[in-house]
Amino acid sequence: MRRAMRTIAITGGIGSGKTAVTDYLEEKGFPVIDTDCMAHAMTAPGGKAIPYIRKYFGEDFILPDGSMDREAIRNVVYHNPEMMKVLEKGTTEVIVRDTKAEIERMRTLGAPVTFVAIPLLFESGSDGSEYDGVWAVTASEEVRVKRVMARDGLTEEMVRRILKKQVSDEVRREKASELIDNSGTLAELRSRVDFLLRKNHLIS
Ligand SMILES: CC(C)(COP(=O)(O)OP(=O)(O)OC[C@H]1O[C@@H](n2cnc3c(N)ncnc32)[C@H](O)[C@@H]1O)[C@@H](O)C(=O)NCCC(=O)NCCS
Ligand SMILES: Nc1ncnc2c1ncn2[C@@H]1O[C@H](COP(=O)(O)OP(=O)(O)OP(=O)(O)O)[C@@H](O)[C@H]1O
Repeated sequence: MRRAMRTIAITGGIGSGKTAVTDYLEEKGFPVIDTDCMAHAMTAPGGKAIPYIRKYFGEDFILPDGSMDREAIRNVVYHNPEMMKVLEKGTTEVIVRDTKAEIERMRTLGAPVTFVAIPLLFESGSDGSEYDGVWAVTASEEVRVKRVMARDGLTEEMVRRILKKQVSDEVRREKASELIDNSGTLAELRSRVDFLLRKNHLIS
């Protein structure tokens, strides 16, 4: 008899290292559904959220190449909670639906486990119980702010504004089934992931 597919969510705050974890899992051959990628794809040129952005935000929020102007949107939604709700209605809700469909597709393909990267799992009101496990990536705010400023060229003020919209690592620690501390080196991060894969009998 074929065993049921397990689903493991990977969550964590901005700049915690979710992508570093999922890149490593993919390198090891595990399937990963990345909701951040979905969010970026749907707001890229020709993306399925573009008509919605055009309708509810206006032409000024679309770049000449047809993609969503992320900087312009960021400057609105992180200052205006109502507009954040409007954005989320046209993006996050679609992502939640598409993620469910993608999980079902992996199930029919017979995958033993599928990892699902969901930055805003706990923020979206879920307690994670729809997944067989939730692995939360953590690192101090200071470390995360520095990493995101270096990666994206955002100001410290903007990174802290984004951080304030997310749950704290205390909440993640309480709700997750496993923690992946990423305050150290990438080698240390990988060895923690290996440990969890072994613990969950996903590698020998
Ligand atoms: C607000 C937007 C335009 C900012 O774009 P930007 O390029 O600056 O950031 P990016 O998408 O790469 O995300 C960076 C970090 O911000 C976090 N973040 C994204 N949206 C939110 C939000 N609504 N509240 C808090 N944090 C958020 C992400 O978790 C990530 O850690 C963009 O994040 C967006 O379209 N958000 C709404 C849809 C979405 O991404 N939902 C995620 C579903 S899991
Ligand atoms: N252990 C580490 N040591 C040094 N740099 C790291 C480490 N882990 C991640 N980074 C770097 O920090 C930045 C943030 O990491 P990453 O993109 O994996 O985080 P994320 O959680 O996916 O971020 P976001 O939520 O913003 O999408 C990246 O530039 C990454 O290369």
